[in-house]
Amino acid sequence: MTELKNDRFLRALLKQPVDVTPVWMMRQAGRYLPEYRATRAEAGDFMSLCMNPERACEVTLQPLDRYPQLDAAILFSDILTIPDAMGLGLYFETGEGPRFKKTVRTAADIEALPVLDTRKDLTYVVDAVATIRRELNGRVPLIGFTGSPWTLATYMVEGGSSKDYRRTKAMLYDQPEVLHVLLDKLVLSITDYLNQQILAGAQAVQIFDSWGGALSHNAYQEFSLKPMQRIIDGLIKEHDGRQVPVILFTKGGGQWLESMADSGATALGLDWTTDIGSARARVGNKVALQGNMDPAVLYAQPQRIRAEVATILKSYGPGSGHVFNLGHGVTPEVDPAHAGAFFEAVHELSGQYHQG
Ligand SMILES: Cc1c2[nH]c(c1CCC(=O)O)Cc1[nH]c(c(CCC(=O)O)c1C)Cc1[nH]c(c(CCC(=O)O)c1C)Cc1[nH]c(c(C)c1CCC(=O)O)C2
Repeated sequence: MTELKNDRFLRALLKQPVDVTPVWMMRQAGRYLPEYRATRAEAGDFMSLCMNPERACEVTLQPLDRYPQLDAAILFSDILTIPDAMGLGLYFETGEGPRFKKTVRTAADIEALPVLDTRKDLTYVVDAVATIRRELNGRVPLIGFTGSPWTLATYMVEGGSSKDYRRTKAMLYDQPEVLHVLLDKLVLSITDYLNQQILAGAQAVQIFDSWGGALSHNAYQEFSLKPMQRIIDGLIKEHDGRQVPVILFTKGGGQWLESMADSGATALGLDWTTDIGSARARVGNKVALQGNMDPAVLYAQPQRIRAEVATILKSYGPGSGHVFNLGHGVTPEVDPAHAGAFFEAVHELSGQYHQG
């Protein structure tokens, strides 16, 4: 295996000393970059990019080539590859987000769903991970990812994006045992999916629980956190002589950090509504933290971006255990120069918190 030249990101996740705070950005390969839009135009559409390992590798590396400060790469793919491989027929309607040709709304629909065998059913993802890892050649670590069972279930039941998760929540309250059958199939499929990404070369994994924050306190524990905990329990802990850290990101999960910290995750992703210093005090030594600048700060001028970075670094305070990121994905309208100012500010302003 090629030696890792920059391991700041992995070290921070394990709370080992670092020289500066590592930084990466959710959706760092995406529509705000002109080079991404050019490759996507050549490929035809988004899913063709994901399904072609060479193209997926090309766009994964684009932000790293533009921004030398980036301390991690993330697999270019989507969380909806799993429901697509289960036979739901994913497509993207311009301006409307993801849609499925089929939905799962009854016990019979859910019974008919397969548990996935990643190497067979999602070969293109495994191939993309292996290709990216080879082309990275040890520059920075590669992050693999999945959607959480609850988040994927909302797309499968609603048939696409939703404002209120009406049908999924009706199922949760009226037929919890039926929703649990769906979540169980997702837990098994996702555990294999992440393990195959790890075996193919992913050096850390992130679980995107994008819509966990829409649940009630009790429902979050039972229908989102528990299934994620089962996934974490089933993951390969160490590969190629290194621990494989797991980042758990529940958007809107700020009030549940204590129970999330008991899930077995290595780190928690925070959205921007939580003060990172208070979060650190609440989770103590159990987990590292990732986040958590409001993505909208990137609409402001570079000086203002720098000031927000400084505030978050100060709130986290001295010592390792912080991976800088946005609190959610970067938006397509952001000026690439502003993203650059963000990454620079993290490295330039964080050295003072890592002395001795
Ligand atoms: C809900 C969700 C999805 N996908 C994802 C989530 C969780 C988001 C979170 O909590 O941060 C996760 C995702 N989507 C993408 C990644 C790649 C990794 C990364 O760079 O972070 C990841 C981790 C690429 C993508 N996934 C998508 C794009 C844009 C594709 C394009 O139009 O080129 C990218 C770069 C498409 C996508 N895929 C999805 C949506 C809602 C969209 C946007 C549709 C639209 O705005 O038209 C489903």
